[in-house]
Amino acid sequence: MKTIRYHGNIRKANNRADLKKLHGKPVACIIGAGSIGQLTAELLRRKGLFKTCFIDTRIKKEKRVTCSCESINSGTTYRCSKGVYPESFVKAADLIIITVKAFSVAKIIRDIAPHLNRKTPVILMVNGFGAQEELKKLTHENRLYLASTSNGATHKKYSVFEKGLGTTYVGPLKHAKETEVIRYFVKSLPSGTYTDAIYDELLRKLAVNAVINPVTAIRNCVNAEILRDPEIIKNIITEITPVLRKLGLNDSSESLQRRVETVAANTGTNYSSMQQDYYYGRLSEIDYILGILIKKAKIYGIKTPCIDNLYQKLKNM
Ligand SMILES: NC(=O)C1=CN([C@@H]2O[C@H](COP(=O)(O)OP(=O)(O)OC[C@H]3O[C@@H](n4cnc5c(N)ncnc54)[C@H](OP(=O)(O)O)[C@@H]3O)[C@@H](O)[C@H]2O)C=CC1
Ligand SMILES: CC(C)(CO)C(=O)C(=O)O
Repeated sequence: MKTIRYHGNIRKANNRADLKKLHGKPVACIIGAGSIGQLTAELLRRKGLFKTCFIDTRIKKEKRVTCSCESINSGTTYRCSKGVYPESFVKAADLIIITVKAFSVAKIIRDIAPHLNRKTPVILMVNGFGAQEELKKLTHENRLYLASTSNGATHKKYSVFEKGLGTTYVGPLKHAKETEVIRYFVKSLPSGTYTDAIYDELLRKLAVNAVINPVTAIRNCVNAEILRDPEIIKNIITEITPVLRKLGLNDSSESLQRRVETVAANTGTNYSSMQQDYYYGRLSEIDYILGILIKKAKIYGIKTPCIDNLYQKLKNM
């Protein structure tokens, strides 16, 4: 019998499996403790259905960190201590949620694959299009899910600032069913919704990100600022609607435009993830957002001068 510090508690147990039994709640491991990862951990804590921890595949030894989350509505800050574990810990997870940038997904999948319990559900919550293909490389296809969120957040180290709560859609990558643990997860998120048509939601979110992210990055502004320029919203949406139609989404450009405006208003004080990437000189998801739309448009022979121009501007920034 040894003493292990686990999710802030000192417990006596033979191993982590025993500890999980002692805990009673399913353990959700979040890979990517950035803005959305930390916000998701806090949202799960508020509902109380999961214990959460972070996984960092770049560390060799577990560590404890002090996390804080400033809530947008109450203005209060919640603080807690949380474990950050290396990749081998995924075998103890009841649910894995990947919240890294699209370009980090391939490496994460490679890192966790050898340690993964085939029964553990994995949810990929990233913006853009392309990274979803990587998830297919994990073998247990009937446990794979995609998520699309219009929550907004920023973070500094382990402090996260909630900047707006929207809807989070979760659905199967292919053949997965809505299991109990997935139901718990969906129930834990404000406006969480399970849908079998998750690809439609990803395409709608792609439209939102194709407007808000590049424009806020180029203008170095918060999301609400774009509402002062309805022309740019209209131009981008008009151009990408036929591309999205070819990809299987039949929404009108008016309804996509309304969606952009709603998300920009709901997350008005947020700096988009792409604005933050350019501001801090980090790699951005531009190729998974505008890049993929331009590539698909070329294949279908659709001209896209407006987004070509935004893409070039961002590449030169
Ligand atoms: N921020 C927002 O408001 C929203 C973001 N999104 C989307 O959510 C996804 C995540 O975005 P966001 O949270 O902003 O991104 P962040 O960059 O804030 O977070 C990503 C985190 O992943 C970490 N990471 C990188 N490699 C590894 C690894 N090997 N193991 C564990 N962690 C790793 C990064 O660490 P480090 O910093 O040390 O490299 C970082 O903390 C993106 O696709 C984004 O577009 C969706 C809706 C809103
Ligand atoms: C919802 C939104 C626009 C929030 O800022 C986002 O998805 C992002 O920043 O990447």
